[in-house]
Amino acid sequence: MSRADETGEQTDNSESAVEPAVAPSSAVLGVEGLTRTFGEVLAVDRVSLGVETGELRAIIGPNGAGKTTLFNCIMGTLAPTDGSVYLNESEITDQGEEQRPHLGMARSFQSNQLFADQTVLENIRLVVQTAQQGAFSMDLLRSHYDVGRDRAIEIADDVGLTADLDAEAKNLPHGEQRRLGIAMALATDPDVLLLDEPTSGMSPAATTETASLIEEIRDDRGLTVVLIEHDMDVVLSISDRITVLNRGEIIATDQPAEIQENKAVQDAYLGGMREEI
Ligand SMILES: Nc1ncnc2c1ncn2[C@@H]1O[C@H](COP(=O)(O)OP(=O)(O)OP(=O)(O)O)[C@@H](O)[C@H]1O
Repeated sequence: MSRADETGEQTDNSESAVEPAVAPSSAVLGVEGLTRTFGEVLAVDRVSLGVETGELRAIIGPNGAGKTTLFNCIMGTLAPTDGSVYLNESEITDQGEEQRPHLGMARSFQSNQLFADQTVLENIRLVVQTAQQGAFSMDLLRSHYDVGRDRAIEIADDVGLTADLDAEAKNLPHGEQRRLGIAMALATDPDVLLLDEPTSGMSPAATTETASLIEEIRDDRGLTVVLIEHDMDVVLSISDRITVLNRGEIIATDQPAEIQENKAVQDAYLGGMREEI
């Protein structure tokens, strides 16, 4: 199948939603005609998008719009029913989820994926070591404590966890556990970082801190970040572009100010609110 045509990204046909032309070579992550069904349910419907190197892209949409399903198909957690995923211009659709970190794609580790009884430093170090050695083995937990240690300390510093290096993961507050999850994703040295609701369950202060952290990570590393996020203040403040899904389809991809003004987006959210009432 051909490489995703970035100018063909699905957008609302009206008003401001037309995405500027992007040279295909500048897209680090490409999705082309991606569809996923669950029985009769069409969760993601022919979605195409191209995320540029260094871009911070948010994917938003009302409940049930297909965000998580799209994310899971990009990350390889779910196989698409149809369509393709490209990373650095190579098709990776058929590569398993466990392969993606080696190819340059990482997803933030969830709380239940942390090594609860290990320290912050050890959690990050284990991922650094695994990334360097190619595979996880229980031996990692028993020996080689110095492998990747310096790199892990640097990453902990990048995400503001230096003071917690010796704390056991299970004893960290929720916000710090999410940071540790981001740190562990960074430990694979990705080109593209996927974040699934990075501020969910956080206090307003922790939400603001996490939003700043995501921006800093992008700025410092030139990393490409794709996130699903429900907090609109976060989305509007940190995104370069926002892709809006509704009923499995992209209805707009544009810069934050234009998305706020977009009639199709307003209608999609109002429709969702009406259904909730
Ligand atoms: N494993 C599954 N089996 C059956 N249907 C599913 C499954 N996962 C998702 N769906 C359906 O696919 C559609 C899209 O769901 P998805 O979770 O991707 O949406 P979302 O935008 O992430 O929603 P939310 O914001 O509520 O998390 C919904 O109709 C959902 O019920």
